[in-house]
Amino acid sequence: MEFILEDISEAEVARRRGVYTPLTDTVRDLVDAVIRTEVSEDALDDARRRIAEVVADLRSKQMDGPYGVRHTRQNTGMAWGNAVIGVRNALAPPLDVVHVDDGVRSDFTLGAAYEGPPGCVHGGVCAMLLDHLLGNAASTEGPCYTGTITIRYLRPTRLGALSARAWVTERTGRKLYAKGTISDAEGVTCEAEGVFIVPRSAVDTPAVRWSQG
Ligand SMILES: CCCCCCCCCCCCCCCC(=O)SCCNC(=O)CCNC(=O)[C@H](O)C(C)(C)COP(=O)(O)OP(=O)(O)OC[C@H]1O[C@@H](n2cnc3c(N)ncnc32)[C@H](O)[C@@H]1OP(=O)(O)O
Repeated sequence: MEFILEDISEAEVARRRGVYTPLTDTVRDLVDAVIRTEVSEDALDDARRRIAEVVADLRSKQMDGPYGVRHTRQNTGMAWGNAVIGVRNALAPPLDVVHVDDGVRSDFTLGAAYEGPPGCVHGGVCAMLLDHLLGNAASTEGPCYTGTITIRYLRPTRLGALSARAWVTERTGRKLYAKGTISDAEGVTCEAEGVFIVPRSAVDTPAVRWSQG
């Protein structure tokens, strides 16, 4: 597992983000539209044909494997394929992670694509978002990996506007303990705690401002 250096300026990162974000947003909109559309079956077939043409265009030139986790010389993270924050990943909500005094936080909206129980967020999605946020809070001095995470679902998390936060509670050598929550307007819906480990092999990897993903 290697992090990839993208030898480009911060201005170029911003320019590329500006190019990909609208494309990814449109694909995300497509996913929501496919879930919720009620058009005729003929219209569906026509849509499928046109989407397949676009897919073929995009595949006419593409990288061999996944995007990878890239960073610039200034250590700005470009985890653009990431399942939670990826600028090029329409499956990511995406979370915009902000560093605050005691850790990280994020405000986001989850729509139809994240449904589990009726009208509510899939528990695995809550776990994924919390895993990322706790890991991000723990990664201030270098990348760390989830060792163990536990989620407690206090009540259903309704689809819609949500916020989440995470913070480190303790550090012992390469192990960082973190906690976090997801909340709706009425308060906390689920909480997590976990241990995140700076792997032996990554001790020398520079800290990257992952939240800029
Ligand atoms: C991160 C990459 C994506 C980046 C994306 C970009 C965005 C970046 C934002 C950052 C946010 C990331 C947030 C997402 C984070 C994931 O999703 S990471 C993916 C899920 N996790 C994994 O795949 C980890 C797989 N496991 C491993 O690679 C290795 O087992 C580990 C966890 C790195 C540990 O390996 P190691 O460095 O050889 O550790 P080792 O020396 O055996 O043990 C060190 C200590 O940790 C303890 N420990 C070891 N394993 C565990 C465990 N599973 N549970 C509890 N304790 C453990 C040991 O008991 C030991 O404790 P002490 O004896 O010192 O008290």
